[in-house]
Amino acid sequence: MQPIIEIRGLEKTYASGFQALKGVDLDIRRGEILALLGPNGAGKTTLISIVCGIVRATAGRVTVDGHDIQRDWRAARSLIGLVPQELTTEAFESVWATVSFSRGLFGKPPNPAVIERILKDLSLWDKKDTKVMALSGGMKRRVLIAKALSHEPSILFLDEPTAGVDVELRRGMWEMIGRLRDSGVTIILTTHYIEEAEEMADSIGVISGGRIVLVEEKAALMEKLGKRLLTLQLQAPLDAIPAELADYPLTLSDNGRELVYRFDTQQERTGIAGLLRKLGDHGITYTNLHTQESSLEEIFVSLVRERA
Ligand SMILES: Nc1ncnc2c1ncn2[C@@H]1O[C@H](COP(=O)(O)OP(=O)(O)OP(=O)(O)O)[C@@H](O)[C@H]1O
Repeated sequence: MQPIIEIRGLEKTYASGFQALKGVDLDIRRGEILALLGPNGAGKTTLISIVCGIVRATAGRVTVDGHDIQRDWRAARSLIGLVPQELTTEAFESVWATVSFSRGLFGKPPNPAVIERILKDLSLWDKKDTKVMALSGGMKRRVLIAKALSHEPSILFLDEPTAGVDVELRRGMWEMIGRLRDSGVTIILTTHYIEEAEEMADSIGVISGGRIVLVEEKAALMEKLGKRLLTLQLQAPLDAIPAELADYPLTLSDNGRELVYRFDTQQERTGIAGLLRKLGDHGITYTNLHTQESSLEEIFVSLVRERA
């Protein structure tokens, strides 16, 4: 199936001379949740802003469901909803008015039934007559999402949707975003919370220094780059790792009681059997052993560090 968004050779140099994007190629599949991860200043917001028509690219090409974002910007833009990072809303308007107005901006005829459904989905229905300024931060954020959905886009961009949102509300937002995806909306979100990407995303894109470092299905990424740790609780503490075991990537805990072996999940032969045999040969006995997989966070940190 043709990707819903195709990005080719995208570059952006700001007026200051700073090159924020250095040739980005990215395909976004229809109906998926793609999480864009990257350190501060990596270019996430710049990338989103270009696709949404807010910032102009210096070079490259973007199509949204086949529509070129420059030549055919109106059609491209009408397919997209954007939830920006900053909380900016018309404070003096009611929730109903501000969301209805957003729909009108896209030239769509009024449709109270659509607005009602969106507000109900976002648990804002009982606040429909409340002025936006009287809402809590979390509710204001949901109003922004309602505005972005008001013209029934098939693609939703969320720039750090849960920044500064408490843990409980964050869970609620994740569920809501999951429901949106189930209804067929393609979702691209940026986040600093790796846990958020781990929980929700179908694919993970990592951007660093204006370049896409990697895009991969989450499950494949965890499988491919994940490392496993085997921890052995030693019967008697060691002062140092014996020289005969120097070939193995082992670390010894400070108290000498834990020996940790790191291995790739990809490798067919993990070498564990050999290691355990060698330990036995050297009279090193253990009382317990367990394995543990690395989290997406560890994978991400090592990726960004590697390419820095
Ligand atoms: N209007 C601008 N003029 C000059 N430089 C800019 C402008 N906007 C962004 N930049 C620079 O471009 C780089 C990328 O910024 P961008 O906001 O895209 O990063 P980001 O990945 O979204 O970061 P964050 O996670 O902090 O939101 C940064 O170094 C930023 O300072």
